[in-house]
Amino acid sequence: MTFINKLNAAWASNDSLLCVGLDPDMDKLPAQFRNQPNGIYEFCKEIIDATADLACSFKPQIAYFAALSAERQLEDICAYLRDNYPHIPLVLDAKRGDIGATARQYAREAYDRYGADAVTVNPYMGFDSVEPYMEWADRGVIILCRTSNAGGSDLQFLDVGGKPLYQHVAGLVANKWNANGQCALVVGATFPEELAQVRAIVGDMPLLVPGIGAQGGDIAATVNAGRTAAGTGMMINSSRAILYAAPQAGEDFAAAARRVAEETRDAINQYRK
Ligand SMILES: O=C(O)c1cc(=O)[nH]c(=O)n1[C@@H]1O[C@H](COP(=O)(O)O)[C@@H](O)[C@H]1O
Repeated sequence: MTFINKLNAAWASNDSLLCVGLDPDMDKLPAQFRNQPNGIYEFCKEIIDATADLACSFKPQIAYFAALSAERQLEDICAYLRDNYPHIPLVLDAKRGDIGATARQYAREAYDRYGADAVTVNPYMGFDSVEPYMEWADRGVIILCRTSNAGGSDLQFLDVGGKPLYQHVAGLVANKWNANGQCALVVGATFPEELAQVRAIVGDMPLLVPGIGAQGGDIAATVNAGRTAAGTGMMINSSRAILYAAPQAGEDFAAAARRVAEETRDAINQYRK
């Protein structure tokens, strides 16, 4: 099954556009996992089990693992997801951006080593930095377009022939690079007007939309701007707000994560139709 088909199925089966981001920051983990040999894996496993029926995708961010030489735990988390929740797309957030033969190694890492269904890629070096990923025709290539951070405007808003660069990227991907139908774009929830512009350019192409939760993006504005006619089309990511949700009386961290994930999924669903 292709990434896009799997994503379509997960949107429907879990009635969810919520992507649960796995950004395990050692300083923020509950005490029982901190500085334990397999602590990152155990923490993520509990988060996954607590939220899997609420999510349309999981998105581990590779830097949180690589910085601590914890790639082995990332491998194990990816294997756990594939074995136990094979119907939920696994997006590796790596934002790779190299070219040609080197990009091919990054593609091997994402798709073969970690078994990801899709990977985030930076298009700054052009098509030959994206093309190598397309050799894996059943996987997704999620290209940065209008990122959620304020500094994204430094380049993405530059005027290129009468339109901002992010719109040029959206058109390029939709009209030229996406010949095999395996591309998606990253557009931040912090910029709903730009999200609407991108949706108008790319038709039903899936969008990875980070920026709700800890970054403060407005859910109603995000869904209204980015949904397709079918009421889908987005993986709306939240990481810290779910991973480090403050437990209420009687809850542990996983129950708190589930509560916030469910509230977020339901808040998103309110605006889908
Ligand atoms: O590609 C991404 O996932 C991404 C793109 C973007 O424009 N903004 C953005 O925040 N992200 C990632 O999405 C996650 C957001 O985390 P929270 O702000 O904790 O919800 C982090 O892993 C970021 O690296």
